[in-house]
Amino acid sequence: MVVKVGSSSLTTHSGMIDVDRVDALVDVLAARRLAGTQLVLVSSGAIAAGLGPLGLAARPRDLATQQAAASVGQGVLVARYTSSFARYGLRVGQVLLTADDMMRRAHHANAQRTLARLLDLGIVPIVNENDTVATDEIRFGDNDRLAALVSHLIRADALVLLSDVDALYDGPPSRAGSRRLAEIRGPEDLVGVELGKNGAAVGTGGMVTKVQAARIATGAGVPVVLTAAAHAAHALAGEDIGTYFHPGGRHPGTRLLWLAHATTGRGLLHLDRGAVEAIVARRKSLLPAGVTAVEGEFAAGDPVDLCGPEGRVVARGLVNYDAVEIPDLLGRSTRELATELGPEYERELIHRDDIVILEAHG
Ligand SMILES: Nc1ncnc2c1ncn2[C@@H]1O[C@H](COP(=O)(O)OP(=O)(O)O)[C@@H](O)[C@H]1O
Ligand SMILES: N[C@@H](CCC(=O)OP(=O)(O)O)C(=O)O
Repeated sequence: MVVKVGSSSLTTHSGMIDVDRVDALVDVLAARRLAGTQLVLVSSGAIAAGLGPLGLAARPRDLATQQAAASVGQGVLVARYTSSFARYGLRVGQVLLTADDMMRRAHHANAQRTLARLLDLGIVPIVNENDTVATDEIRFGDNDRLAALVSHLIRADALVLLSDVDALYDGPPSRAGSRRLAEIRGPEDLVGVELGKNGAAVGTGGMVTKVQAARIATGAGVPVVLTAAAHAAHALAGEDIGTYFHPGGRHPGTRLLWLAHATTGRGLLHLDRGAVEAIVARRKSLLPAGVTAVEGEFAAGDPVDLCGPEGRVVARGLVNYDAVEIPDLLGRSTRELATELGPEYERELIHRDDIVILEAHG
């Protein structure tokens, strides 16, 4: 089971760890762990917990100070979890992930293997975004989505999102008359629901990112429960509390889930009509022969958008070449390139396994 807890449920208004609430959450998680459930905790709160020690009154706006606060706060946070779980004889392991780790095949496999090994060893992995190295474009931006990707990565049976609100409501919870939504079966149940920003000062995504996370997880076959951290015991016991998002049946690869939902292209490749057809309808790899132009500065391994002759983005993929190499390859067959430039130029521009079709745009 993956449990994600937000900053507002762990820290005080003055930017300190709220020891009582951390301990109360750990009481629930430890009981469940000791009863035999393997748990991964995705915990926010590094930036919020760094504010007090750095003498900052509010969440800083600039990225560098946010990263500095995260660096200070992450240590404080994990130290607290370590001693809190130790009350039950349980150990924790810190796992910091970036978007790149979810996209690049080797990192993705490493993260998967490390989490599996930690669970085998009886450790409770505590995951957060690696805030100190993540920059604007590569930030997960929100741990709700990170938790959804992790829940698919470890093939979790459930994802529990704990926040400072007890459920998803059809409008702002502070507005009189807003109703709790007990169940979400699909996108049709979200029509007309007002998804607002967060009420607290320390959280980041509000309900928007939680609903996105629920869509990613349920799309990968993982059911999601959203409720307040104070109701964690009931949620983990499977009681009818908060909002339950029913799982769908599909199990797409995690790397591609990430590529589709939580990253942006660093460049753009213009495809001719035949290449669009090959990619979208026949799910083929992209070869240089079908590309007419390249835009942007990117390196091999980066995500790039693919657009058709009308300029509409139809897919996104992880490109195998640097942007500067591509103009010389355009419109030419791989065999011709291999003969002229060497066998390493026979590789496709983007392998079919690294392409995701963007249904929303296509
Ligand atoms: N339709 C809605 N239903 C429930 N909560 C909502 C809704 N719209 C906005 N919110 C706000 O979202 C907040 C939770 O988001 P956030 O602060 O980012 O949480 P966390 O820090 O737990 O990740 C709640 O405090 C609530 O005020
Ligand atoms: N990595 C950031 C988490 C940012 C985030 O997603 O926060 P939240 O909306 O409280 O879950 C931190 O630890 O401060």
